[in-house]
Amino acid sequence: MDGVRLIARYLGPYRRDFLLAVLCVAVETSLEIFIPVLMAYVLDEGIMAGSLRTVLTGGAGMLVCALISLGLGFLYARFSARAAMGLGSRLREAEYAHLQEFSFSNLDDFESSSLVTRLTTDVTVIQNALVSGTRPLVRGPVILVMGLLCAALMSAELAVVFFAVIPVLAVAVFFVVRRVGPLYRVLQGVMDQLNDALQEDLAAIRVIKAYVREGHVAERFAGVNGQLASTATRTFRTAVLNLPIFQATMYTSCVGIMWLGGQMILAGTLTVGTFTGFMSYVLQIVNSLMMISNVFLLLARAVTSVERVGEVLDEKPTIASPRQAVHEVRNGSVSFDHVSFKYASTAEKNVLEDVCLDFAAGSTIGILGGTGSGKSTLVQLIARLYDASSGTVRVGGRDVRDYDLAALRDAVGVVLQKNVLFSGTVRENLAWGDAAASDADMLEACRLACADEFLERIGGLDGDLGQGGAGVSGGQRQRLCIARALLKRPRVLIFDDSTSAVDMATDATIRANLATLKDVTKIVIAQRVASVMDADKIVVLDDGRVHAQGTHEELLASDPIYQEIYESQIGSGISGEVA
Ligand SMILES: Nc1ncnc2c1ncn2[C@@H]1O[C@H](COP(=O)(O)OP(=O)(O)OP(=O)(O)O)[C@@H](O)[C@H]1O
Repeated sequence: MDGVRLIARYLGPYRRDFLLAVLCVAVETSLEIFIPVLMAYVLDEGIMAGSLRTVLTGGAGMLVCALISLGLGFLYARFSARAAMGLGSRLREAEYAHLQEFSFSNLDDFESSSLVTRLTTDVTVIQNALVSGTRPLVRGPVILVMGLLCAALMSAELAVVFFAVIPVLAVAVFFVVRRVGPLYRVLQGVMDQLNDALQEDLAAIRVIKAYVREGHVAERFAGVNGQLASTATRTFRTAVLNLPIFQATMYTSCVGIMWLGGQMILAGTLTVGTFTGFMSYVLQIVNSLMMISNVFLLLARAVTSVERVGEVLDEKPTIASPRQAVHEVRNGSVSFDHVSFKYASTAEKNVLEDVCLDFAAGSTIGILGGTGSGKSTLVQLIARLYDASSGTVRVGGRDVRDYDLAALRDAVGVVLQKNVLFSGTVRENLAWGDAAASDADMLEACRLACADEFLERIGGLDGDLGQGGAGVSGGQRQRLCIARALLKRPRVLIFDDSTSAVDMATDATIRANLATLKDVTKIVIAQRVASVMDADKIVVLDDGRVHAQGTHEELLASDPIYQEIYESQIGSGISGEVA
């Protein structure tokens, strides 16, 4: 029922086309039903009675019915195609728009490959069901009811055969559909896995080649592909079972009716014309039953897809702007007040535990800690990419949950660990930071991020970055991402290991340039102590807790973890990574 409501809702302006399509089929079908009546009339009153006039008028009537049916068939194709394609487009648009509202934790709930299938294959299944299903869905029941009615009017005794056969068919269809419905869900799930493997392999094609792992990934792909083939075979093997069941039933009822009809003609209780007309109904009724069963199978698959699309559309964004949102972030101060966090509510252990921190506006903060200590998680709470599980994160003295999301994220620039550039020119990519930025603004941001050094080499602001920014090196990509974040002119700038691929000298220049942005709070996650040594405050995280905080000198004097990191990197003269 929810599925029907969803389809009705997203048909929107195409509801009219859909209803017209239904009307066309209903009228077309009724005319077809009327043709055997005319046929019986032509045979009995025309041919048998030797009246040419009756043959001609009856024949003309049949021709008119057939021509109108043909016209309605064309109109149906037009209306149903428009409704189905419109529905598909609106569903994809709605899913896509809703996806943009997803928070990081919503995205954690869905595999991206599954989202791709839900936006493409599932929508296509629904479209196909509408185009190919509406006609038989309307025709089947109309032909069945009217055919049974006309057949019973022609000969009640002969029609009895149907009343014996229909319940048998209904039970058979019920069992086939009940078995096949869940199989379709499994099938779509395996389709997700295939997409997943394909996407990952294509995204990592360079790594695969570098590690000469083509054989390994081909084997993995073959495994998923084989699973898809076997699941599809199992599903469709069950689905086609209804065909032999129907044929057996159809031929049995035909034989029964011929035997009964023959007896009645011999006994003089039935005319040949009536019997011929009746046989047309037999074929129509059996065809209608076949149509209905096929529609059930088609719908069983479409229902699965509607449910999967519905799951995306019904997913509540876990993070949204409050009603009376604050639009202005007063300054770049950041504080964590007894903040704890875990990614899944069911997880046993918190990723961040009772974190209390205060960063003054305009200060430079360094964050150090071992792999998995919670550094990225901590900074993601500032831009509300995730919400704290308990405690309060404040920016500019206000709870981040009070702000309008767009205003908060404009004020908090994050250069994520996994930097992403898009296909297009440098200018188009930088415009993500500020769509209204002038060339001079962009060049200044590039200068601060030390991206000016290579800008000319890649064709200046008009240089094309290639697909997904593949045309620049790792270090160049990081610098362009920093320039992009700078263009937002945020109050808080977060660098999550954003200069890891940049050489030490350039890293130092970028830091010196950023230090000139006096009213911007700079939070730098780094693996290199050298990158944070000059910070106003350095926070050392250990297993999700604040282990220590202070200036370089304070920590070097008092904190064993900091001393160890410093010793391993600077003391020994190596610029290695945090253990
Ligand atoms: N999306 C996620 N879902 C579930 N767990 C996650 C997710 N992201 C990170 N974690 C877990 O949270 C913990 C902290 O991860 P986080 O990325 O914050 O560490 P980090 O200190 O930034 O590490 P690194 O220096 O390697 O980047 C890790 O144990 C990690 O496995």
